[in-house]
Amino acid sequence: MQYASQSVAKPYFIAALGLFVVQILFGLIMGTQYVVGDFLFPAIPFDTAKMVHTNSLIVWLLLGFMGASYYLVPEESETELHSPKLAIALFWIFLVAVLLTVVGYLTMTYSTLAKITGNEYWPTMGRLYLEQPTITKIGIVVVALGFLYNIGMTVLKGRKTVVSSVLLIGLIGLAGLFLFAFYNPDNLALDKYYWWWVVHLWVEGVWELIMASILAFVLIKLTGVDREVVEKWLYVIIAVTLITGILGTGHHYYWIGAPEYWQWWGSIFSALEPIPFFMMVVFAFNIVNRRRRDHPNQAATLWALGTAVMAFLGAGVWGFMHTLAPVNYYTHGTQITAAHGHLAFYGAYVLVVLTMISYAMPHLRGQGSAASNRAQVMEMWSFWLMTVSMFFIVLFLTAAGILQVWLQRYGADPMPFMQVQEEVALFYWARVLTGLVFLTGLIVYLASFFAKGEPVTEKAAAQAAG
Ligand code: HEM
Ligand code: HEM
Ligand SMILES: [Fe+2]
Repeated sequence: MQYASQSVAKPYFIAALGLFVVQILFGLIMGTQYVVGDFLFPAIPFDTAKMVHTNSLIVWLLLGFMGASYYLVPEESETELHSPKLAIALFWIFLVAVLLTVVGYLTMTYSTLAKITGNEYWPTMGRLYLEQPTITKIGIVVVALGFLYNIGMTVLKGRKTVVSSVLLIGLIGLAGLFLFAFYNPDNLALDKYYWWWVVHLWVEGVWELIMASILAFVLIKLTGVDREVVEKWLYVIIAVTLITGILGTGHHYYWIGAPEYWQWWGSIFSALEPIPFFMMVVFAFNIVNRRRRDHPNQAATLWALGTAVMAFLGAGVWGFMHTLAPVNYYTHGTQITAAHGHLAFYGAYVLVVLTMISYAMPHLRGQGSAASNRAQVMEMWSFWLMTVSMFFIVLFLTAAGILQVWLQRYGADPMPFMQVQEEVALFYWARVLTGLVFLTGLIVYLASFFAKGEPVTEKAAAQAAG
């Protein structure tokens, strides 16, 4: 570790991984409820499980982004973090708020939670991904402001790089767009219209900047390729991201009561959104091929390349599949949506956070540049177990989705929703079983941190590469 204050990243990463486990357990509970309707009823109803699954996903990714920033920014800025104490204090505030919220979700009905947290005075609850009580949301804003202040001051006092600037723009966008979570108009069309400013403009806008800058940072470190090369890529990637992603929001405006022209604007611009994801694939492989050194952390290289490829598949290919208005007319809100949501979130954001953790953890744990050979082999196993099982989960959901559209929405004699669900139950069974493989991969990942053995050194890596 080059700067002592980078160590604040460690609790963020550990908490992120803890919530990742929670997320997957609740995914498995829901997956089981899909096929055994009263599984764990009434203790954990489906809607509660879904809330815990999606909210813990978002929160652990945010913890991951914050940890990544605290690790990356001092090194890029060539200076200690402005205030390590603030970073640690915000960590605990955030963690306690999150845990209290999850306990609230699990121990009372949602309406009770809304009541005791005063939702009636400032109603913001009840919308997918934004279910948090209003006071939790306020807490998130406070933590975000303190975080941005800390990171911003560090960037300002140190060396300015393109990587840290892109990251900072992404983080400011993330915090700024979250403010739309506080705007909850009674008119359902307006509500949905602005809801997407958080949900879509996050994952297909500002989060992509965060992803690109983290990838750029890790790739520079792993390969020793000149910064100038990486920066040129970054400029083009973020420009194309914003040009396509902002108007691409229109692909959510087709059927919510927004003006009809969105069917054109949404289709055209969102159809171009795969381009920046494709560029990230070319970028990542290009940089790795030009490498000037063989870094001892081979596992981190695998995670980085995997991120680019899986993000392109999940967001680019599976996104494109249903983004044109005439297609979306049939597929809207089916299992095809869920298939895409899983592969895109996993490929882009789960993997980019794991890339950063894989790169940073050996430094944070005092092992030098890399963990032991054995630990890295376990990490690579976990990469393949999780990635292949997620891909299969997505294939099953896609198959279920295609059948669903066919039976329920196409043709002269459409079947009722629940009857169709029974027709596709086999795929839901397959999802649960494959989900267990995913969980196994996650356990292997966590176990890799406890693997014994001598860390791989720079010298050993260079010798092994010849
Ligand atoms: C890192 C891995 C995962 C990610 C990123 C993820 C992400 C998501 C997201 C974003 C949603 C909301 C989708 C929507 O409303 O369209 C969701 C819902 C869901 N997830 Fe996951 N998930 C993961 C793993 C799993 C696993 C392993 C399972 C079970 C085997 C699972 C089962 C479910 C179920 C059943 C739903 C609810 C779908 C519905 O409402 O019909 N997820 N997940
Ligand atoms: C990493 C980036 C992305 C992530 C994490 C992501 C995630 C998601 C999620 C979770 C949903 C479900 C939202 C809901 O209704 O609850 C969704 C919907 C959608 N996404 Fe993405 N997405 C990404 C990129 C893209 C891209 C690049 C495209 C187009 C090329 C796209 C096209 C769509 C469309 C058309 C829908 C609406 C589906 C419907 O009508 O039901 N997404 N996305
Ligand atoms: Fe979108």
